[in-house]
Amino acid sequence: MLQQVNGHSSGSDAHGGESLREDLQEFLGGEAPLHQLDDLTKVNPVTLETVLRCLQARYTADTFYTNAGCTLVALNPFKPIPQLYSPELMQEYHAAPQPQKLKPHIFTVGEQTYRSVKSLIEPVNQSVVVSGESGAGKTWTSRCLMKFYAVVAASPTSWENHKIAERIEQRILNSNPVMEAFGNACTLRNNNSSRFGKFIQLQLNRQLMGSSLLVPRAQQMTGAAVQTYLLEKTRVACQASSERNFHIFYQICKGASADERLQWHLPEGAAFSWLPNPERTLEEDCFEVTREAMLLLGIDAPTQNNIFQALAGLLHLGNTRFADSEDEAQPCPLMDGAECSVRTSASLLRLPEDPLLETLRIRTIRAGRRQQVFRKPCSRAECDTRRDCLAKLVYARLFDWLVSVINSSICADPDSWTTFIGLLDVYGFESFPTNSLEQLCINYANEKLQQHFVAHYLRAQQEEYTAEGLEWSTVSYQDNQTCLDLIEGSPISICSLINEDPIPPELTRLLQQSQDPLLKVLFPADPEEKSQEEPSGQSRAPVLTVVSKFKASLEQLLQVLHSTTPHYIRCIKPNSQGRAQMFHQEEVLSQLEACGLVETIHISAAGFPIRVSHRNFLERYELLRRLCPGAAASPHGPPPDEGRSEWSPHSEQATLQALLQDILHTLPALARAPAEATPAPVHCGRTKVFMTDSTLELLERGRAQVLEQCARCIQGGWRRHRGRKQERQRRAAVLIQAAVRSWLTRKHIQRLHAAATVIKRAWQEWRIRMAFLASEELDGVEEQHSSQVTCSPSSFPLPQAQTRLLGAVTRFWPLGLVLANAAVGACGFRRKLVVFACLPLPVGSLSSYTVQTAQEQAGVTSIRALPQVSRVTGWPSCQDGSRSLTPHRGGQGAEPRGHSRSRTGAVRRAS
Ligand SMILES: Nc1ncnc2c1ncn2[C@@H]1O[C@H](COP(=O)(O)OP(=O)(O)OP(=O)(O)O)[C@@H](O)[C@H]1O
Repeated sequence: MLQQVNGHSSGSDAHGGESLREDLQEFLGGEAPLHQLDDLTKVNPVTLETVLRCLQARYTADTFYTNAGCTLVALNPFKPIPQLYSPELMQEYHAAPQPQKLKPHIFTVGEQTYRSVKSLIEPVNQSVVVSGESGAGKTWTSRCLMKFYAVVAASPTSWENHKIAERIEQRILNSNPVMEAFGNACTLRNNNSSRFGKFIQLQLNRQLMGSSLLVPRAQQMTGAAVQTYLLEKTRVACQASSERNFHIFYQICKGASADERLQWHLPEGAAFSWLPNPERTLEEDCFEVTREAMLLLGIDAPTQNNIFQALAGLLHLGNTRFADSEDEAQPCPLMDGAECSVRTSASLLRLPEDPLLETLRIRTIRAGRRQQVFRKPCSRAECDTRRDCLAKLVYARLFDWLVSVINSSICADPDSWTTFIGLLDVYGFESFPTNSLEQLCINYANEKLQQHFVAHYLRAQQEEYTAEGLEWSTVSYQDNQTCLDLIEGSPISICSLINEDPIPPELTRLLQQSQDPLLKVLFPADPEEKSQEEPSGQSRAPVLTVVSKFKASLEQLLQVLHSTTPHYIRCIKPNSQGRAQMFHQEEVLSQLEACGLVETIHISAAGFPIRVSHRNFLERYELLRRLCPGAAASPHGPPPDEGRSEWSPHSEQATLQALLQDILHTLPALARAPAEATPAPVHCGRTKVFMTDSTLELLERGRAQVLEQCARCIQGGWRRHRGRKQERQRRAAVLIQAAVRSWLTRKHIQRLHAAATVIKRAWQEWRIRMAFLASEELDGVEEQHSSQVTCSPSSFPLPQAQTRLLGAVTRFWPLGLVLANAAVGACGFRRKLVVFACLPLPVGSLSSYTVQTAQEQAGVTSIRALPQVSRVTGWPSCQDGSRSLTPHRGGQGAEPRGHSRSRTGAVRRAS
């Protein structure tokens, strides 16, 4: 059976969810299917209850993402759903023409930020603020978004660039396991709770895909930078019951090899007071994954070894226990077995043992004008605090150093990127039975972010509507400014009243004495620091407390957020047990109230999320006036230009309004469905046009339509121009060809004429000569004949054929000679036929003649057609052979060189 997950079908079995779904439908009593509402602004009426029921219906239907106006609500499924985050789905959202039309998803937010950063002519940095309480799914969401950007922001330009981008993306993804190992811990609310806040800046470059501005730009991830906020370092030395220390401590204790255990003094099964609940094994206890990721980030094996050795030193330091001192003037003694721990710790941290003990147990006080030094033994509680402080100091510096190493590995050259997408993942609201300063800071950060949301979205939007003259009934919302004033206000606030016990300077000095290469890097001997810590006169530098540092970093973060276009993802935790298919209404309700979701939906539902200045609106949509036949030619003219002095503010405003109205009047024409033809929610304010997503979509559709028409028009014009040009070229070519051909023909004909003239002349000469020769020969024959007739007329009667042959020979034999000797033409029997045709011989007597041509006689051009009188006519053969009818051999006999006459009238010529 097909199952729907977040509206996406999956092939898995859906039996589990089926009964719950039926229950819910029964409960809803035939109301509209709430789980089908992708946007909470469509819930009617928008109340906490209806919103809650809609979210519950969707959760039961395995639909975990829902739009709430400008915010995406993400319900934690608490179960793995691989198909919901598959690369194929990422590509689907990336390739969609309108991703907001697809099912709500974090990929929609990812794609929208990616497109906004990419497509605008003036790049605007984007930020995604992921908020929610601990365990709601913020880190998961940020991680998925990073993977999404890694997939979609791969460079298509070249193979090399692609490889570089892939390497950087891999490093960015590799930073997650390292930061989670050192910065996450198992808490009551979340097995993998981030104990620090982070803002990841994904740096993108901008590459034009073509020379034209219209060609989409490629946006390639060139690097990233991580900014962390307030690591909960207290956890190093103090963990609530049922909670754990940072994952990395468990990883080294469980994953170290035998050699490493020996080197780090971590025997199997050793108990450490700072390592509670070691028997609990989590999937986060994966030492190898952390090591691998560190290696890929450039932290080599010896450095890693150094880090883990220092961490082991901290664990041994935690086992250093002090007893109460009987004499206040004496330092607190160590408890049994603690000496060994101190020694091991000192050796692992490569600190001198005695100064370590002394620093932990004796406070140095400087007082008086001369800064006299007093040494005062600490109480047992103070000793514990100093020990914890030392560990926290080392761990916090180590964490900061790791972040700086990660940054140096993934951060791009400032010149190589132009825009960024920021991902903010900060710890959610926390309230424990006993809260420390860190909980105050965490909740302070959340209040600050909520205030940013209120300021950016709720207040600013409503104030803008009023200023722009829109008819708007103000929605009341919960403004947390008073809460913030209480924490950070001046002159009196919680921050100003907290006088936190700053880090004792002797601890830092002690750590500066370490011979450990890592600690030397973490605690360099800084003369400036020294002079600050030991001021000689009155001018003391203001002491930087944890709260003041945190406040400053928060201010900086908010400045960055203000300079970007923010997008909000609210993660909601459906139950505190972390179980799938369980929706606790009470718990969800309190989260919805805390983030002011209902107010957000109210404003989003009634408001105009899209605001565009008049000028930008005109620049982008003025072409839509082409769709209105009358408007394009209206007298409003072009939009006002700042440089033109003749425009008065009034006329400019009037013209602008008229132009805007022209454009807005095209909207009904753009609607495809009748439902779209209803008046579009759009309003012209004093300086901006306000509209909804659907109106923007209509306008964009119209713009695309007009651009397409323009493109077609340009294409048509270009094709016509090209056709005309090709036709001209074709005609020119034909003309040239005709001229050349006629010239060649003329030449050829001239040559033929010349040749014909030559032939004609030669032929005439030759004919005359032959006629002369023939007449001579015939004269001779006639003489013979008359003499033969005279001798024996009865014995040799001259047959009719003979008479015809003689006539033919006389008239046509020259032609026969020419044809038979032609270089090309008839040969063999056909040649004979030609000769016979030229010498019209009797057809029935072909075999009575022998035709001999020059080709048959080397070197002689002649033809002989000798009547075989003896066989055909019964003439007696001549005795001397001079009248023989057998073929004549060229060169035979005693004929003279050159022309000679034969007795048959044929001519032969020596070649
Ligand atoms: N989309 C999700 N799909 C599946 N499981 C999820 C999803 N989101 C969160 N989870 C589960 O919820 C747990 C808590 O999520 P996550 O660590 O992201 O919470 P968080 O809000 O970052 O908490 P914290 O503020 O304590 O760091 C995760 O370990 C994971 O098991």
